[in-house]
Amino acid sequence: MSGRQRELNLRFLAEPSDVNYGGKVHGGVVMKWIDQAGYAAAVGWAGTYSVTVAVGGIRFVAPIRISDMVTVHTKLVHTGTTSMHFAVDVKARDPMDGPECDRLCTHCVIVFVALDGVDGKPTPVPPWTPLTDVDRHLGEYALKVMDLSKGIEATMNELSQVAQEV
Ligand SMILES: CC(=O)SCCNC(=O)CCNC(=O)[C@H](O)C(C)(C)COP(=O)(O)OP(=O)(O)OC[C@H]1O[C@@H](n2cnc3c(N)ncnc32)[C@H](O)[C@@H]1OP(=O)(O)O
Repeated sequence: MSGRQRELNLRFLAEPSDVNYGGKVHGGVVMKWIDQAGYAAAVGWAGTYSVTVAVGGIRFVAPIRISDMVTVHTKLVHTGTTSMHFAVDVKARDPMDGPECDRLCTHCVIVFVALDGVDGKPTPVPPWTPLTDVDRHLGEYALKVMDLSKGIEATMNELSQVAQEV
């Protein structure tokens, strides 16, 4: 049973255990939060277990401080046959301040594939149909980001083949 919802917010406080050597939240921790929020959004949309297949266009725009209130916002921007593409924004602010003080800290596109079981095969997802120009633009952006990372993957494969031949 799908709890179909296009947008999702995961909100929590950055903890001291999330800190890096410079006193800010680790990039890897931010990526874990993105994966967790993406997972909740994907299984909610698909109604089945889903796995991360790719992350693209990740940009760490501003640091997150310990004790900041963090919001990981996911928005479904494209569905393929079995894939779901989400635009993700991570924002943070001092919890004593209002929402207008939220700073954009990280953004990316993350893609999940729905499976027909935990060790299963890719399975179709309910389609998302863009209704506005902004939605269409977001979907095209997500596909462009993924095409770029697939291009990098193909180049890396070619290079490793060349390296094996020499
Ligand atoms: C819950 C978690 O966080 S899981 C932890 C991390 N993730 C994992 O362990 C997943 C490991 N990967 C896998 O198991 C496999 O690669 C799978 C199941 C995701 C996909 O298997 P594949 O054999 O590639 O399946 P297939 O070729 O049918 O592709 C499935 C979908 O993935 C999409 N896909 C595949 N590679 C990419 C890529 N590099 N970028 C974006 N989408 C991709 C395909 O376009 C397809 O989407 P569509 O059906 O909407 O057209």
